[in-house]
Parts: sequence; C-alpha cells; structure tokens
Amino acid sequence: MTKLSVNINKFATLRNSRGGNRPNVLQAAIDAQKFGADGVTVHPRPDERHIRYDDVRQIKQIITTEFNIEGNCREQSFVDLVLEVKPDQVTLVPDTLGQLTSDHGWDTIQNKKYLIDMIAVFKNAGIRTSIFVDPEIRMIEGAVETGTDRIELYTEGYAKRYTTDPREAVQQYLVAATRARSMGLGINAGHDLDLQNLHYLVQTIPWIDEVSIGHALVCDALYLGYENAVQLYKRQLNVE
Ligand SMILES: CC(=O)[C@@H](O)[C@H](O)COP(=O)(O)O
Ligand SMILES: NCC(=O)COP(=O)(O)O
Repeated sequence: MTKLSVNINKFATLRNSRGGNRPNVLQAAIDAQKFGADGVTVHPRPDERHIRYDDVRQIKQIITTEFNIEGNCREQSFVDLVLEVKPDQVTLVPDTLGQLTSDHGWDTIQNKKYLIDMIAVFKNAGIRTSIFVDPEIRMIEGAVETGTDRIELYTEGYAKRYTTDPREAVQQYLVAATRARSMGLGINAGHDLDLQNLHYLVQTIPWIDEVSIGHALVCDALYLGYENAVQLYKRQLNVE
C-alpha cells in the first residue's frame, strides 16, 4: 500500500506567525506517527520561514517511522543539514530563492551532471534519494541516468485538473509512472494532494510508493482534528 508521509511545514508556519512554541512542531511529528502516518516530511528553506534547521535536528531524534527531508541542494546549508541529520530519504527540489512553494520539477537533462554528483553525495552517506520531477517521459528518463533511487511526481497539475476531468488529469501521471516503474525507479508523489483527489490517484497508480501531504491535511486538521485527518488520508490510500 502507498505510504503516507505527513509534511509538517504548515505547523511551523503557524508557530512562526506569533513566535513562541504553539503549535509545537516536534509534537506534530510525534503525533503524525502516533495517529498512523508512515513517515514525516519537512521542507526547510534557507529563510526558515516555516520549518527551521533546528526543528529538523530535533525531529530526527523522535522519528520512529520514515523521515523525508525535501529541499534545494543548491543551498550548501541544506546539503550540510541533510548529511548531518541523515534522514531515511532526501528529496531534491529545484526551488528558487524566496519561492512561495515548489512549482516545478527538475530539468533532469540540463542538470544531469549536477544531479549525478549530488545524488552520489547523498547515496554515499546511506540516504535514499528522490528527485522532484514533472510527469514528462523525457524528465523521467533523465532521472534514471542520475542514479536516483526514486522520483517524486509533482502533482499540482493533477490536482488542478482533477476537479474538471479526473481521467484526463491522471493520464500523464499514469504514463510517467508506468515508464518510471519499467526502468526500476521508485515513485513518490506530492503537492496539492487532498481528500478529494488522493484516492483516484493511487487507485489508478497503485505502485506509488509514498505520498507526502501537508497543506491540505493541516487545513483539514483544523476542522476535523489532527488524528481524524491523518486517518482519513490513510483510508484514501487503501485501494485493495
Ligand atoms: C516539494 C513539494 O511539493 C513540497 O515540499 C512543498 O513544497 C511543500 O512545501 P511548503 O509547505 O513549504 O509549500
Ligand atoms: N512533497 C509534497 C509535500 O511534502 C507536501 O505538499 P503539499 O501537500 O503541502 O502541497
């Protein structure tokens, strides 16, 4: 079954809006696991506007499931942090500085040499690697050549189109995920997944290894409660 990794960035965004330690980000990580999540994701950015580097170090101490750190490896401070913390998985995302949120995948062809080098750095440290890509065959084929263990399919496009035409929305992802699987890549997916669009994605592509979900899950937690929200998302992943 596809695993759920809860992205707790938005707990940190709320905390940072007032200073102090409410909500407690460390507790959010502990509770995600307690409520049934298969892992915790964080996406530190150099301005630390949400998850802070020190949060990442503390979360590592309490992780009993899988820890996934996402971010831009062009920032040396990010590379240093990941090598220090040694999560289970690092997901390389080509963010630009000050970007509101991730909005594109890697061009794995133009950045091939660079990605080969970076993937080797993390794999040599025993960390599983994933790279954030758009659902394009050329980019998937380029990803294989970098030596990465997995890709993370950037699902904003799916989420946007799902509301009008689910079948059309998922088609490009199905083709990309089929090609990725045939070349031996593991497959993650994330961005803008929610309680409406998640089930159809994993029902259509049940070989997705893991989804990371933050924004919508935390919004749902405000209305439904955190435990309930995590369990509702887990239930969407059950396609047997
Ligand atoms: C790569 C990706 O899609 C997520 O990590 C997303 O960027 C979440 O980060 P924010 O919560 O900071 O938008
Ligand atoms: N990798 C995607 C992620 O961690 C969460 O994205 P979102 O659910 O906050 O859009």
